[in-house]
Amino acid sequence: MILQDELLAAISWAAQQGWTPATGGNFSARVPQGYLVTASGRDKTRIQADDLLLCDLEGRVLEGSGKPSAESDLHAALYRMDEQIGCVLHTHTVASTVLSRRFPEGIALSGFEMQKALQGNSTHDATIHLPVVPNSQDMSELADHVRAGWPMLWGFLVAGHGIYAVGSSIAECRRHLEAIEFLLACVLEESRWSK
Ligand SMILES: CSCCC(=O)C(=O)COP(=O)(O)O
Ligand SMILES: [Zn+2]
Repeated sequence: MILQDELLAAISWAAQQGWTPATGGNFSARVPQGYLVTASGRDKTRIQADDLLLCDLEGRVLEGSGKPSAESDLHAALYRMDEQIGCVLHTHTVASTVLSRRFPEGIALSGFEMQKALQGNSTHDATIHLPVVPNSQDMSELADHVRAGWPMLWGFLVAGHGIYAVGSSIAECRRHLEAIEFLLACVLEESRWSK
């Protein structure tokens, strides 16, 4: 599958999960000239090729119409931060929004078999840390918070906002996004046990 189609398929998949309410979320993949990113304000359940813009690694639009995502500069910063990152998928889910507000210092995950879906993990019998960075409308401020917690191999949460998953390929990034969302849903469900 060509990369643009693979990115569009990933966006449609995320939207079908209900992870992009009210046009929330933005999505990108690295290409030789920079990265392809979703235009701002688009309904991700109806995403099409002309909803993608080509930007250079400074976030400047090279091709496409409309405005790039309001969070495009964060995608650019992530691609500049780590040349291994090939894809960035950002969603707004209930579990990530609620838990990132509840645990602004980050979320510890341990004992879940699903941890093995996150690159570099081969056992449930370990504690891994999912970082949470404070929300900001200033993408360079957000990027500074992310940089301070680097390396983030699979992604991070933005407080009260959502998940940013990263991966070396679109397929790996999809797996990371799905695993993070699953793990957060488990943590949210478990938090009801003590009530
Ligand atoms: C509608 S949710 C608020 C904006 C946001 O956080 C988001 O992910 C979508 O912004 P975009 O400019 O990429 O449409
Ligand atoms: Zn967002």
